[in-house]
Amino acid sequence: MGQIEEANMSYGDVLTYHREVLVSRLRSIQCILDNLSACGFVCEEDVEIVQQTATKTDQVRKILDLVQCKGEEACEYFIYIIYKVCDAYIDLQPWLKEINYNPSNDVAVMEVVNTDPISRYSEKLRHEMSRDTCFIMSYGQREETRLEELYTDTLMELLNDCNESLGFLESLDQLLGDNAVFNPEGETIFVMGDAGVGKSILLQKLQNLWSKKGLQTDAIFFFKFRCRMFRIFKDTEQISLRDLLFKYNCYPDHDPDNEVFDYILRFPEKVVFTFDGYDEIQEDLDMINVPEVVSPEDKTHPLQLLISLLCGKLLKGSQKVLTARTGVELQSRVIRKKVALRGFSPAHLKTYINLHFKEQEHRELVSVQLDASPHLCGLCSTPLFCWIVLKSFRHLHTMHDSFYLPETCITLTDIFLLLSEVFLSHSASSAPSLLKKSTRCASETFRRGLRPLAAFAKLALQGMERGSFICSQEEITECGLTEEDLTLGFLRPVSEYDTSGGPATFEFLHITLQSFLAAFALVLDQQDAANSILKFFTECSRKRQPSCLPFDFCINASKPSEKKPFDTYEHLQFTNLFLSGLLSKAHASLIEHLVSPVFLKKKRALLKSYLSTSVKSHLHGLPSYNGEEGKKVHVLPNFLWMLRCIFETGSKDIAQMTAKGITAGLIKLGYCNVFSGDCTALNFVLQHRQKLLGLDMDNNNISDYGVKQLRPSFCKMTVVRLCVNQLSDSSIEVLAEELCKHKVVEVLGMWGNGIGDEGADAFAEALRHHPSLTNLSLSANVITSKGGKCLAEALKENSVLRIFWLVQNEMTDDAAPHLAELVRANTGLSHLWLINNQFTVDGIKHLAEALAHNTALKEICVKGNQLSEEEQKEFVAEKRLRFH
Ligand SMILES: Nc1ncnc2c1ncn2[C@@H]1O[C@H](COP(=O)(O)OP(=O)(O)OP(=O)(O)O)[C@@H](O)[C@H]1O
Repeated sequence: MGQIEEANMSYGDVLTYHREVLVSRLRSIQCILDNLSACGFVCEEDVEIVQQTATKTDQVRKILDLVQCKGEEACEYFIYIIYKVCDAYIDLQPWLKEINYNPSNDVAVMEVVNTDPISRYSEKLRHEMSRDTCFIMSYGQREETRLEELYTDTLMELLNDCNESLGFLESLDQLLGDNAVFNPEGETIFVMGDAGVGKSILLQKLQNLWSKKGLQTDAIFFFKFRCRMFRIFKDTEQISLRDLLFKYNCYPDHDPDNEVFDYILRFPEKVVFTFDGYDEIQEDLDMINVPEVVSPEDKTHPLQLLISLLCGKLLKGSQKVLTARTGVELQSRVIRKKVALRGFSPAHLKTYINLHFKEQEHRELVSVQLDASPHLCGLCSTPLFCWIVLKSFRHLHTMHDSFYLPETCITLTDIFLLLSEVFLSHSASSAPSLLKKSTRCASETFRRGLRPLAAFAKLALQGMERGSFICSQEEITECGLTEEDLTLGFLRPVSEYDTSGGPATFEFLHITLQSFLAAFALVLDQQDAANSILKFFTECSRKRQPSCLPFDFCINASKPSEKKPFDTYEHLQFTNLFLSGLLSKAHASLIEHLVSPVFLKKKRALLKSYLSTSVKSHLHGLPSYNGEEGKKVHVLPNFLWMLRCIFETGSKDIAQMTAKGITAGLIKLGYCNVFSGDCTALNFVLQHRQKLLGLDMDNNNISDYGVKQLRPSFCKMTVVRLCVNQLSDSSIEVLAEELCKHKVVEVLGMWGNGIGDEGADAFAEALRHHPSLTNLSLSANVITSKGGKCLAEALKENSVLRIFWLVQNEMTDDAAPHLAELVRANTGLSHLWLINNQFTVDGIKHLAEALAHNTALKEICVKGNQLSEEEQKEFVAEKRLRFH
């Protein structure tokens, strides 16, 4: 027996023949009854008889008897229901295939209504998810922006378990797919990124796509959680998996037999989970004792449920996406694949600006202002900062006659001051005249808004001190905030933590805003001793100083209790950063309107002295080691925070002292999570450096904007290592110009960027007669034969270069004669690396011949090109041509 048509069986016979399969596999009886009765195949009495039958299997037997009595049409319709409502009858889908079922024309016109609890629940989830995710957070609950009107893709880099790049995701759709999975046993897709880079929005977009059936997945359930929620449970509180899913997402209606939960347990692969903000609970997780196995029926602490889900001890096979701040680590064995969010590329930024501003005039104005400031562009590559800058621009430009974005050296403090100014200008007392644009006076806006500002600041600081990001209505009132204040925009309500319909809870619009306001509170405070401004600095420095060597990621990952290569106290670090900014001289004229200048001076002096001392001791305590390029130090991530604070203070004295304090000839900032905005801070310090210095910033995210920011410092750099930093040709053009001007660089590492032929061309000219560059790496870029030819021709005339890496580019045999010419002519070159290009035996012949004329060249490595073992043998005589 097999195919219905071939066997020419009646549908009645099919049901008889397969009765056993049907009886054992058919669930969701109600949906069958609903449809049979809607089409008149069974009557009310029949339905009652079925429902009164004791067991499920007997109920199915009864239904089969009934439809078989009603004739062929009823029997086919019965099968058709199973065919149409495939989610509910998932167990019978293979059977339909086995009997090769195809609906006849007669039955295909009949309606089937899906009343199955599983499908209904899925629909309900989609409906609620769509409602919850269609808006993006905005100012003061006044204006709402639709997600689809503003969402812009960001750079999503795939990483392996040692955080090496595996390329980029082309679209969000691929996030759940199988590409770049480095650990098939792992259960969790780990998405990481800096504050405000768009992790939550990425999840929101994913959820929104799923709700509209726009995501390529056959998952029919999607549960979203914010990790922050798990902190509201008391230590002793215990809940079941069922409650976690249903109470904290949505409840299945009309499911008397618990079919939905049973289905989830049976088909976990049909479920997607998202957990946002793992960094916020990592501390709590470290403290709990994870049991080996958790049963889905048992009640336990919600954090244990979370861990069991992430590890696959519960609902193994379900898809989980977990987000966290960069540097927060998860055990490698749990991770299936890893994605690092890198923010907006220049093209994304352009798209985002266009989405933000409907008016061409605004688009152009903003673009011109951004183009003039690579530093601001660098900051705007972080979507949160970009959003604030553009929103503030729109608001302030509309309100005031002449508002332009600050041109030079805008700091993060400036950005958050702008946001606060916009919020405070919403308050009734400072409402502008509708008819006339007013002249902007920020200090006046802050002075008028001081009461609510101070109250929000107090609330933020209290939260920071408690380590809490949620505030209750009670705490809000205690800080003196009114209903009207809440509409200003600093806070937004959160609903998901409360299942009992109790009074609303709130959170700050973004955690960085809470950090900013907490810093404001420290500045405004005139009660406590002045040195209380340093409390978070002290707290951060108490944390263990971690290392940022790449290997630690892998090693630490297997030791959960020590798995923090970066601290998870970023919100405190941000508070310190904003404190430095608010106490800077640049903001004195504004802040002096709000707090006594005497106090301010005292606090500023304290901060300056603290920063000076800690920079000195940090630099002094760094382990140094001697390498080929002289004495090196590998600074710690905390150094980056110091640099950021120094830049915010704008203090030349501290910058000078820091520059002097770097005694090593080379500093390594590899894997330190440096982003483009940080390059301005680094440059601020390096400007004061008299001596030459090597800088190794491999494996960060500085992008072209960062290179532009570092431009003034290249004249002092002997080593420039910017491997794996999202650089394109425009960075190379900057570097090439600097190389021509200053002849000091000896080592240049640009491995793993997006450098193409234009970049290679620009570089070639700069290198033609360069007197000091001895080691150049352009490996793992996108240079084709055209670029290879330019480089080869120019380097013929360079007698200083010793080692040249062009591994893993896109060169073919077309480049070979030119490279051969280089080999022939340049007797200074000792190593040429051409691994993993596309040379064939013809190209390699050119190189082999040329080698015969250059006895000084030690080797050319051509492994991984397109030669068979047989073809390689042809070159066995030339020992310096290496294939292995
Ligand atoms: N892809 C995007 N398209 C448009 N706007 C975005 C995007 N990503 C982020 N934003 C803007 O930046 C804001 C902050 O983003 P989000 O909250 O997702 O950052 P995050 O990475 O989760 O930060 P944190 O780690 O601090 O929680 C968003 O509210 C939104 O305004």
